[in-house]
Amino acid sequence: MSAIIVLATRNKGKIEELNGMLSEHGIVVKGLDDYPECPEIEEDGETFEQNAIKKAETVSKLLGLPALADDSGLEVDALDGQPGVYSARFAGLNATDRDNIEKLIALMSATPVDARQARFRCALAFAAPGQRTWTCSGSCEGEIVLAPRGHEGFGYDPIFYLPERDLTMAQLTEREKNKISHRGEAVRKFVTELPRLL
Ligand SMILES: O=c1nc[nH]c2c1ncn2[C@H]1C[C@H](O)[C@@H](COP(=O)(O)OP(=O)(O)OP(=O)(O)O)O1
Ligand SMILES: [Mg+2]
Repeated sequence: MSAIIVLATRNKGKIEELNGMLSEHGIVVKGLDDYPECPEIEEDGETFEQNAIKKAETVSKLLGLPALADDSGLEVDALDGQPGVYSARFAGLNATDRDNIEKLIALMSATPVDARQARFRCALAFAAPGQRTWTCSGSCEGEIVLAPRGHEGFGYDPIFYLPERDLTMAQLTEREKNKISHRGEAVRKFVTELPRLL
C-alpha cells in the first residue's frame, strides 16, 4: 500500500529528506512543483508551529488532499534566537542560502568561539480534509562555525557544526543527517502517529 502526501513546500532539500524517511512507510511525498496551482503562502506567524499549520491547512484545503508542512530554522544563542522564523529571509526576501550564511558569518565573527551555540528547530503540521490539524516538533543542537564545510544538505548546514562528530551537518550523508536532525526527530514522531492520521 502506498499513499501520497503533499508536502507544502518547493524546497527540494526538505522534499528529498522527507521522502528518504517516509518511503519505507509506504508514503510518497510530493512537493508543490507537482501542484503549480498552489500559490506562495505568506509565512507571517510568530512561531514555527503557526507557520507550519498555515502552510499545511492552506494546501490541504486548496487541493482537498492530506498535506504536511515543515517550518524550520536556526536559533543562535548569541543573537537572542535569531534568525528563527526569519531564517529563510535573513539576508532579504529573495536571499539565497549563501547570502544567509554570509550574513550570519559576518554577525558571528565578533562572538567568542565558546559562545556560538545554536539549534535547528522544525515544526511539522499535518492537515487533512475533515480532520483536526496535528503538529509536532524536533530540534538539534550544534555550534556556528565561520568557515563553511561540506556540500550535502541545504540551508545553513555548511556552518552548523556538530562537536561530538567534528563535522558540519553538510558533511553528513542524507541518511546520517536524518538520524540526528531536527527534521528527523519530528518525522519520527509523525511516523508513530501515521496509523491514526492517514
Ligand atoms: O535541515 C536544515 N539544514 C539547514 N538549514 C535549514 C534546515 N532546516 C531549515 N533550515 C533553514 C533553511 C531556511 O533558511 C530556513 C527554513 O525556512 P522555511 O520557511 O521553513 O523553508 P523554505 O522557505 O525554504 O520552504 P517552505 O517554507 O516552502 O517549506 O531554515
Ligand atoms: Mg518558507
